[in-house]
Amino acid sequence: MPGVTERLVIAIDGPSGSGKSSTSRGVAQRLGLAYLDTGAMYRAVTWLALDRGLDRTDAATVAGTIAQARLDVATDPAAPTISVDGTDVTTAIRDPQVSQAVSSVATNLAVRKDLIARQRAIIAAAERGIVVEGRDITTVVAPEATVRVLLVADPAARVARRQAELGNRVDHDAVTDQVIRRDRDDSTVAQFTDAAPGVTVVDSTDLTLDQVIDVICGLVPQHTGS
Ligand SMILES: Nc1ncnc2c1ncn2[C@@H]1O[C@H](COP(=O)(O)OP(=O)(O)O)[C@@H](O)[C@H]1O
Ligand SMILES: Nc1ccn([C@H]2C[C@H](O)[C@@H](COP(=O)(O)OP(=O)(O)O)O2)c(=O)n1
Repeated sequence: MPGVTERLVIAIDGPSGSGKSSTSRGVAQRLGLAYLDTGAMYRAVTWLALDRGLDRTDAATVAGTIAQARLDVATDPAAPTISVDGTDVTTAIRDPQVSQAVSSVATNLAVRKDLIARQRAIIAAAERGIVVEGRDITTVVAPEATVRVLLVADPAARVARRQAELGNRVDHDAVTDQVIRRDRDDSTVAQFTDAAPGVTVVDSTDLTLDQVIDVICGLVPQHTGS
């Protein structure tokens, strides 16, 4: 296809807590690539819907409001940030209220269409290549990516990792909801429970973060690992 360059695009999908964000940042830093957390984009527009007090069952109003919003996404893996209409929401999007509400916005198909177009524009602008993580990157956003990975881990490991990350701020039931219920809701609009043809499954349950980064870097054609 004309215009396609040799830029390296690495697509990583997987359920909550499988290690997508930490692994993707590590791979991007090691290979000198940009990094895009598409989940942060869904979280940022959810933050906007909550901030505006929108009725999230009113899909058209939610999508219309989000379509008008400016999203600025910094793709430096050492300092990924995201702003909505000039407000830096990098920290706010990790609040439990956003985690609890995000699936209701991410399952809005008009919102998905909008964000997928923005994600493709960010990928196209990444001159040195990019690592992109989410739920539908290997299948919908960038199925042509050079490396396509489905990162998985046992549910118990994923809940334990998230609990360790959130500490006592969030009780075990809420963490389980954030991981297991959210995956169930999210999987109604994105297929990330089984690998699509050509997608490599990497199971991080018994691997350290460095080991997972090694495995994914090893999938890059002609990469020496150094
Ligand atoms: N291979 C691994 N082994 C142990 N803990 C991990 C591993 N990968 C990631 N983690 C930890 O698990 C938690 C969730 O990881 P994260 O990258 O946010 O997952 P995701 O983006 O898939 O939800 C983080 O605290 C992270 O440090
Ligand atoms: N490409 C994507 C990325 C995320 N989402 C949805 C699914 C998740 O519930 C939210 C937030 O994603 P995020 O990757 O931050 O989720 P984690 O908390 O890391 O598990 O967005 C999506 O539907 N499609």
